Amino acid sequence: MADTPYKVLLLIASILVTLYFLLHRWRYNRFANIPSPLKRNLFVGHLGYIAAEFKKAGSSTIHPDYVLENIWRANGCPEFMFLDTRPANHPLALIASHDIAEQITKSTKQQPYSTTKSRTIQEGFGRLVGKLSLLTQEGESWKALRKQFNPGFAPQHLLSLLPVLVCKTGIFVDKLDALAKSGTATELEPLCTNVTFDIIGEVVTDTDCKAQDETQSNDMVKYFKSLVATYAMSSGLTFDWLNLSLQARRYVYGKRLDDAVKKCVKGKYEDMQAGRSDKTDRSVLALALKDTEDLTPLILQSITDQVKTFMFAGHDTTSILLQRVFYALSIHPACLKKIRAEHDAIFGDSDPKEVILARPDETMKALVYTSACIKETLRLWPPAATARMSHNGLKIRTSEGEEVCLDDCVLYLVQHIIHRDRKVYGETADDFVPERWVGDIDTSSATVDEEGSTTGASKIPISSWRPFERGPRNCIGQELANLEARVILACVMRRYDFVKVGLGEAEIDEKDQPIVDEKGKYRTKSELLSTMSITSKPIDKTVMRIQFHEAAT
Ligand code: HEM
Repeated sequence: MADTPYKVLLLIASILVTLYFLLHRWRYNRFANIPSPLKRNLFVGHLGYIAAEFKKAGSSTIHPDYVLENIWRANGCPEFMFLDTRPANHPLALIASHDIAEQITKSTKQQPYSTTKSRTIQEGFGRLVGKLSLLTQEGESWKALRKQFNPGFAPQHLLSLLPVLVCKTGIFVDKLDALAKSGTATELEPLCTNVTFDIIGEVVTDTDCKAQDETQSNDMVKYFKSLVATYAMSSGLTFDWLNLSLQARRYVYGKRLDDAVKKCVKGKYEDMQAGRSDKTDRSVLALALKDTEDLTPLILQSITDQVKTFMFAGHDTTSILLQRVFYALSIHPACLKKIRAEHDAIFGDSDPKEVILARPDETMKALVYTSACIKETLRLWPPAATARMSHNGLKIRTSEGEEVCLDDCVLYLVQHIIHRDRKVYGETADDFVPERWVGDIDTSSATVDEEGSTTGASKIPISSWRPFERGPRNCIGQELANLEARVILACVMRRYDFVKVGLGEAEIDEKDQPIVDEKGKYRTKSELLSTMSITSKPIDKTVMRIQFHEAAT
């Protein structure tokens, strides 16, 4: 009996030693092959460095890209960097070189459809896009889906959508007119999100979602907005899965969204079965339902997930692009002058909407400087990114010829860093210089050299500009986004002056004029940083005052 306490102590000690041994192995052995300049803590890995950087930045709402960039810089800007973010998340390999990014996204013998997507996409915003989403499907089932939807994004078909784009832009312009008359500063985000939602609603479901008329907008718009709002400030590095109330809200809004989209899918299916729909309809929904005899629960769910994916991917990112380009042009007076001169030359005194409808192809091609502004905006403020994860021995090769296996890590291709690489973009890497793209405004991945060599007048390696990502899993909607942005800029830039208010506002001199710095940019009181809400969004929703441009009135 006297031995019992010792036995208990011995048992506790051996349990503790075993636990320590297991923890040690879990933390230090599994990814020991990947070099890392940072010391790992047994319990929290590298999370301490990340927390410290957020603290230094003085804000928990800034996009984690800024924090990762600071850690990466402090450690000598390596081509890739390992961060052990367990137990908050899967370990992370931060990819900072365009060359390594290309190795991950290109098609190989082993992975013909490129490296598989990271499971963090489904864990992160699976409720928004659904489990069967094109965004996360793999192998032959992904290929079949992509093939099904490609006709909806063919260049000639996209041009046939111009009347819809022009009509929705007309409503957007009416809204901006009202704001210009009122003189009140406003968040541009809802306006840009509503116009891009209206456009994608037509492209995907061939119906008017009325997102720009808040009193009449349909249930899909309402529930998308409620659900997206629950992702504000979810950085992917936080413990969201422990927040039960957040998870409950996501479940409820996710279910309502799913029901609203299913209703829309069933309506279209009935129309098609009854021969009430247009045979030339190439909306995403019509393409998905083509040849569907029996709308089984599984087929209904799959189509619902594709509709949700296209609706979300197709409006959120383009809205960010618009906000960023309006802001960039508002603080770069020389670029604003050039884009207006281009619009003067193309449209003269005519209404751009009429010219676009009368000569669609020719007008879109003529908007060269406008396209360069779009391309430069996407370089400096890429709205989206990709995260991959390999499980079958993927090895990356560094510029020094070293091969490293990155299996089971989230491979995060940090466009924010890749797009500002000084070796590629030189001294002006952080500056807004659309001129670097004139002569090479192509944003289509279909026409680019797979080896990532230089093309066009810019002589910039093709793989160094990847806002739509590259390889087989690149963005299917990139040309639609580009078309939307061109139409909207053509209708808006000569009509208004956008003036930033609050974050990122220009400094004013004693004569009430913005102060111009040595690079020709307005000096600003602060930087308009981004936050993470699934995608990378301006932190203040882009508060601006809109004024009629004098020359236009
Ligand atoms: C500025 C606008 C846009 C940006 C920056 C953007 C960015 C991206 C990126 C980076 C990916 C790759 C994601 C990954 O590899 O995980 C992607 C995929 C995708 N995008 Fe976009 N996108 C934009 C507009 C659009 C539009 C307008 C649509 C809808 C028509 C769309 C639909 C999709 C879809 C369905 C995928 C998945 C493709 C696949 O896996 O086959 N995107 N996008």
